[in-house]
Amino acid sequence: MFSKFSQYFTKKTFGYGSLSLLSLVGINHQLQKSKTTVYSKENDEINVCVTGAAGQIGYAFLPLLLTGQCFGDKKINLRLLDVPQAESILQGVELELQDGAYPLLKSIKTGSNESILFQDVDVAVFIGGFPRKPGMERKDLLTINGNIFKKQGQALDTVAKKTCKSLVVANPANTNCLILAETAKSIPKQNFSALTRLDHNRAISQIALKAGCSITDVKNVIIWGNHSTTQYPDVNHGTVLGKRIRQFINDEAYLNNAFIERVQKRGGEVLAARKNSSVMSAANAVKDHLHDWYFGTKSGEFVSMAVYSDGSYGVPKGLIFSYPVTCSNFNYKIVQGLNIDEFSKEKIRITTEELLSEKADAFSA
Ligand SMILES: NC(=O)C1=CN([C@@H]2O[C@H](COP(=O)(O)OP(=O)(O)OC[C@H]3O[C@@H](n4cnc5c(N)ncnc54)[C@H](O)[C@@H]3O)[C@@H](O)[C@H]2O)C=CC1
Ligand SMILES: O=C([O-])CC(=O)C(=O)O
Repeated sequence: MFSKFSQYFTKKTFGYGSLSLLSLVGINHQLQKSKTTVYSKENDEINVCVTGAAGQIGYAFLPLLLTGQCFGDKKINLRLLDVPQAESILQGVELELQDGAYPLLKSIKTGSNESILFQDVDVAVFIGGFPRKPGMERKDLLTINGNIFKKQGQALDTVAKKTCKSLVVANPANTNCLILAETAKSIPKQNFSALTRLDHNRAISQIALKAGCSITDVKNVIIWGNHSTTQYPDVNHGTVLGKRIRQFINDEAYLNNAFIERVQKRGGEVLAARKNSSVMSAANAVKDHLHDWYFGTKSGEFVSMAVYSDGSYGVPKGLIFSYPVTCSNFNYKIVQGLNIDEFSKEKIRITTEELLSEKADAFSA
């Protein structure tokens, strides 16, 4: 469907700050320099590309990014990618970013050519694609959005830094991420992730509501598998105020049924109510995902990220699968050694089957 969007518009590099001409020179210099610079946390700048930047989640996410909520006080060279038809909206977003006077915003580059916008990126956030509408499942977006990821994967492979970290948000997020990772072969698989943090946050919130405690009292829930209605929100390893969730809530019927279903179908609940899919909560989850990946998770705590499966917990290798992970220094580790009961094994099997089927569809063409 997006093949008709083949005519790219090119766009200026916008030097941001009081000396825009000097900034412009600085940006070009930075781009040249960055080709040979290996990214490290000590650099004081970071090149971040957001795709789908003219869309709803992009609009809600950019202020979080530019107020240091993902990468602290790093100055940001921001690249905003969208389709040519969105040029005027993207220009409007750029105007508002200028008006925001964000101290962390070093430069802005906008356009629809991924080969330009992905050049030397450190972080790419893939929001661009169609959102689902009432009556659709997320996997119905595979054909439309999957094609975008083949093309963007090729560009990422060619021009991004080999250290580039990618987060895929556009649905079906896991399989789009797999397409991206398999296409951008020169970038390590460890650098790719898809967003299940929204589901994770939903699970925490539902438990806090049920327990009558605050969000920060709830730790270590897990989302296993796909960002879809087959995902498995698992409370078996989590705590409320240091006590096992199952003990604290003491309602097996709720935890094994209504809780799971509520989290699995929460996207649909929001869609039915808003007539549009989740935006504010999605942008917040993107922020949380990037923040924890970059700065690290707290000691003894884990979060959920969909990452390249390595065989852990019997999941076949080569899927983008949501696992419990710990993070440090912009790296993650899948939490090992959790005891998985029969109920959970079956739930994990169901979501694995769905991801295998999506993978087969995505790579059958
Ligand atoms: N993983 C998750 O937890 C969630 C994922 N989503 C997904 O995020 C995606 C974006 O949602 P919204 O921002 O609400 O949609 P939106 O329609 O407001 O924005 C999407 C933007 O992507 C752009 N786009 C389309 N094709 C593109 C391409 N080839 N390159 C760059 N940009 C392109 C569109 O022009 C549009 O500006 C959807 O696929 C939605 O289903 C939404 C909520 C949660
Ligand atoms: O459900 C949708 O289409 C949007 C989404 O991914 C979510 O809210 O989790």
